Amino acid sequence: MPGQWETFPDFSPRVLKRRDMKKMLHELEANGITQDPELTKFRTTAPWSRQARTRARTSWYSTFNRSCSLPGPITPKREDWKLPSTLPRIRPPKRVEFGIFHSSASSPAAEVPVKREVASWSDAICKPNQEEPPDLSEDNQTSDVAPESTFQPEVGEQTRPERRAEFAAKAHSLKAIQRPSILPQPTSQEQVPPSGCLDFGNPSETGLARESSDDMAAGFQRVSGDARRYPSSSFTRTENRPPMSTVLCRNGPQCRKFQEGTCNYNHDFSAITANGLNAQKKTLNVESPAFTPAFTPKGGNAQPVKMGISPKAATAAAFTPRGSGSVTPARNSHSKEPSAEFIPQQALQAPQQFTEFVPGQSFVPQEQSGIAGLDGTQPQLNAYAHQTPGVGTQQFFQDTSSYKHPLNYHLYASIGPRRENLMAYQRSTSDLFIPDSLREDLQRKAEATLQTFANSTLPQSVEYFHSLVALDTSNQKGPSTFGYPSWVYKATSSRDGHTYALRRIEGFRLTNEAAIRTVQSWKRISNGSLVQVHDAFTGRWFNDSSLIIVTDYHPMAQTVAEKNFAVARHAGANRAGQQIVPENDLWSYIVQVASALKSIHEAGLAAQTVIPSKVLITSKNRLRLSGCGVLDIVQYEQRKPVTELQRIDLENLGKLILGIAARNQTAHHNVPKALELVSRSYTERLRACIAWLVAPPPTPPDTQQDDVATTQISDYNINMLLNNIADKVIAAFDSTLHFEDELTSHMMRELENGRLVRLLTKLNVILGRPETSTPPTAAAGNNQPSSAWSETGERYYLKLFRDYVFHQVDHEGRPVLDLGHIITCLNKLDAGIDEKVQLMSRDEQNVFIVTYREVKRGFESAWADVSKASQAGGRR
Ligand SMILES: Nc1ncnc2c1ncn2[C@@H]1O[C@H](COP(=O)(O)OP(=O)(O)OP(=O)(O)O)[C@@H](O)[C@H]1O
Repeated sequence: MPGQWETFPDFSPRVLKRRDMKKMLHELEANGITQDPELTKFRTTAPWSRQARTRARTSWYSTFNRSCSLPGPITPKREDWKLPSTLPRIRPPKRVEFGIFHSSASSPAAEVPVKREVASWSDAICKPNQEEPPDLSEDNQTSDVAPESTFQPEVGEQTRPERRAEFAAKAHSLKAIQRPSILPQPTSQEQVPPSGCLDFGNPSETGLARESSDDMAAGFQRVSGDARRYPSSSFTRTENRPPMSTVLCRNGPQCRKFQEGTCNYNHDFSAITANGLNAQKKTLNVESPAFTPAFTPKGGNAQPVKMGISPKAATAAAFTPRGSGSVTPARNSHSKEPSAEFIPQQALQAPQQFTEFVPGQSFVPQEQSGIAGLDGTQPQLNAYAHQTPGVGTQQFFQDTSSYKHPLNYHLYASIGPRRENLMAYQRSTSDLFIPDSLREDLQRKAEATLQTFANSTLPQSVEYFHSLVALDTSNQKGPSTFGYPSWVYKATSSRDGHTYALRRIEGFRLTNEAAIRTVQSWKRISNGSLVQVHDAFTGRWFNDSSLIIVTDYHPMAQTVAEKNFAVARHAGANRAGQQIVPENDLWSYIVQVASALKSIHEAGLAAQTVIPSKVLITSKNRLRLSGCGVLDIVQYEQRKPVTELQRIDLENLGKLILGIAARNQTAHHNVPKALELVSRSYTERLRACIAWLVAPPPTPPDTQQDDVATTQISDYNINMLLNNIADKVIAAFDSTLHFEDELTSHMMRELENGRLVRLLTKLNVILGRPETSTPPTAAAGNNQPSSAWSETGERYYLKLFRDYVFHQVDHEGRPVLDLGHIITCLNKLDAGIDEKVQLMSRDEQNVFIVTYREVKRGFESAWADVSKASQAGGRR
C-alpha cells in the first residue's frame, strides 16, 4: 500500500471557500512548501475576473442544486472560492476533495495537505514525492467504465448524499479513462514539479499554457484554446475533427501567426462568398485557434505535460479579428453582462426576432457573419437610416424584411433639461412637441426665407443670384455708413440653391482691382458673431455701377437700431417707450461682439461697422456683426492704419453698449451724463467697462510718445477687454450650453415623429382594406372590406386594436383624447413588445388578450399582403 488518502470532511464544493483555500495554503507553508513556483503563482494571481467568477459560481451552483437536490438554493457569496466556469450546465458538478496524503514513507513530512480532483477536467493531482494516490493508480490500470461524456445523472432521482457517493465512485473510475487516452504521458524531459512540491493543477498556470504553445510550434494535434469553453468530454472528439489545414483560420487574413509561418489553419479566404456567407461561420468553431499562450515555450524540447482547461481562458473574450471592424458575435441575448459600446451600424437583427431589452446590452445581432467583414468590404447598414438602399417597393416605409429597427426600448426618453414635475392634468398636448414659440419662430423664418414677390421691379438676376427681395424697410436712402447709399436684398443662388443676403453699394466705381480682393481675407474669417462674407463683385444690373457683397442671410433679422432705437427714431424723441435691457443681456452683447472683434483683429482686419445699424439681432439676444468688408473695398485708397481702426472698433463697441444702456442712440455725445444714467440702472462693473471702452487713450504724435502713453495704448485692445471680462465670458458660455441643452431636448421630442407618421400611414393603408388578393369585380362589390376584418376574420383583433388606440371612451361613453396613450401604444406596437393588451369588441361581448408582438405580427402580415398585391399590380 503506497499511501493513504484521507479526505477532509467538510471540503465539499458547497463550502469550498477562499478561506478554506487559504487554510490549505497555510498548512502547506507549515510543511515547508513555500518555494514552489506554481504554488506561488497560484497564491498570488487571480486567474479570473470577479465577473467571470461570479458567473461561473452562479452557473455551477444552479447545476449543483439541480443535480444533487440540495435543500434550498445556495446563494453564491463573494468570498467563495473560484469554481471552474467550464462546467456544462447539464453536467454534474465536479468535486474537489482536499485531504492529506499519507505517503508510504514513514517520514511525517510526507503527510501534506493536498487537493485531489474527482471526475475532474484536470489531471492535476498532487504528486507528493512523484507518487500518485493509490486509488487512482489502481483505477488507471483496471477500470473500463464508460467515458465521462456518458455520465449523466438523473435529476432529482436521489438524495444528495447518495448522489455524491455515486459521483465519487464514477469519478474515480473515470480518471482511468481520461488520462491515458488523452493526455500525453510525461517523458523524461518533461518539466515536473520538484520533488515534494504540490501541483494544484491550475491549468492556466501549469499544463495548458505550456501544452498549447508547444503544440503550436510542433504542429502537434491538440485541443485548441476554444476547447476550454466546453466540457472535458469535448476532448474525446478530437479525432472527429477535420484536418487543421481545411479549417478556416478565425484570425482572418491578418493572422499574425500565418504571417510568421506558424499557423496551421487554412488561410484561403477567397472561398468566402461576396455576401460573407460561409458555412463555417454559422457556429462557433471549436477547433479554431482562438487561444494564444501568454508566453512562448522556453526551449525547443519542451513537451506538453498536462491537459486541462484554463479558467483564465474559459472566461476570455471571444475572438474578434483585428481590423475587421466586425463586432463580437453576441452570446445569449439574455445574459446580463455589461456590453461593449453601442454600435448602431451593427444593429442587425434577424427578421421577426424580438429580444428582451437588457439595459446596457448592445444591440448586437444574434447571428452575425463573423467572416464576412474580415476584409471590411461588407457594406454596413445603418439601422437608424430611414431609407434602406434597394427597397424598391417600400418607398416610404422602412424595410421590414432586411433588418429590424432596434426599438426594444422606450422612445421619447426625456433627456432634460426638465421642467418641474407636472401633474398629468397640468400637461398639455404641446408638452409632447417643441414649444409653440420656437415652432412659430422657425416657421416664420422658413416662410421669410422662401418669400418672393411676383411683380418685383428688381433685376431678374444679379450674377448668379435670382429671386431678389428687398430687405430695407425704407426706399429713401442717402449716403450713410459707407459713404454711398446701400441696399440689402435677399436672393437665391443658382449655384447651390441657398438664400443669401446681397448688400448693394449704389454708384460705386471700382478703380483698383486690389480693393475687391480684400474680400478674400473676410471670406476666411468664421465667427458665430459675424455675418459670414462669401463674395464681392461689381456690375450694372441695377442700371448703375454697383458693388455687391454676398453674405449669409439671417431671416427675420433686426438691427440693434431697429430694435432698440426704433421708437426714438420715428417719434423723434429720445428714450421714448424704450425698455431697460437687462444687464446680463448687455454683458452677453459685449461678449458676442468682442468675440467677433477678436477674430477680426487677429486676422489683421478691422470691422469698422460696430454701429447700431450694422449689428444684427438674429434671434433672442443673438448678435452678429454685418456690413464687414464693405469699407475695406469702398475706402481702399483712403484707408487708415489697421491698429487705429481696431481701436475705433473698441470705442464703437463702448458707444453701442452705452447707447443701449442709456436707451439713447446718441448718448455718446455726452459720455459723462450717459455714464451717470447707466450707473443708476446697472452695476458699477458695467459702467466701468463702458467707460473704459468709450475713452481710448489718446495717441500722441510719434515724437512725444513716452513709456506710459505707449503702455496705455498697447493695453487698449480686444484681448485686454476679454481678460477683464473673463467671468462674463464664462457666464455667456454657460448660458449658451444651457440653451443648446434645451434645444436638444426639444429636438428629442420631435425625433420620432417621422417614424410615427410612417406607422400611422401604414395602419391606415391596411385597416379595413378591401380584399387585395383578388381583383375587384362589379359583382363582388369593389369597396367591401375583406372578410378578414369581420368579426370572425383573422384580422378582427387588429381592428379592435385600432379602437383601443384611437377610439377610447370613458365610462360614460365620451371620447378620451389622450395623445400620450396613442403615442405610447404606437411606440409599443412599433417595438412589438411582449406586454399584453386587452381588446374589447364594440358590443363588449368579446375580449381578446394579445401582446403587442402579436398585433405587430398581424399588421406586418397584412402589410405584406398589400405590398405583394401592389407589386403584382405593377407587373400586370
Ligand atoms: N445678412 C442679413 N440677413 C438678413 N437681413 C439683413 C442682413 N443684413 C441686413 N439685413 C436687414 O436689411 C435691412 C437693411 O439693412 P441695412 O444694413 O441697410 O440697415 P439700415 O438701417 O438700412 O442701414 P443704413 O442706413 O446704413 O443703410 C435691415 O432690416 C436688416 O435687418
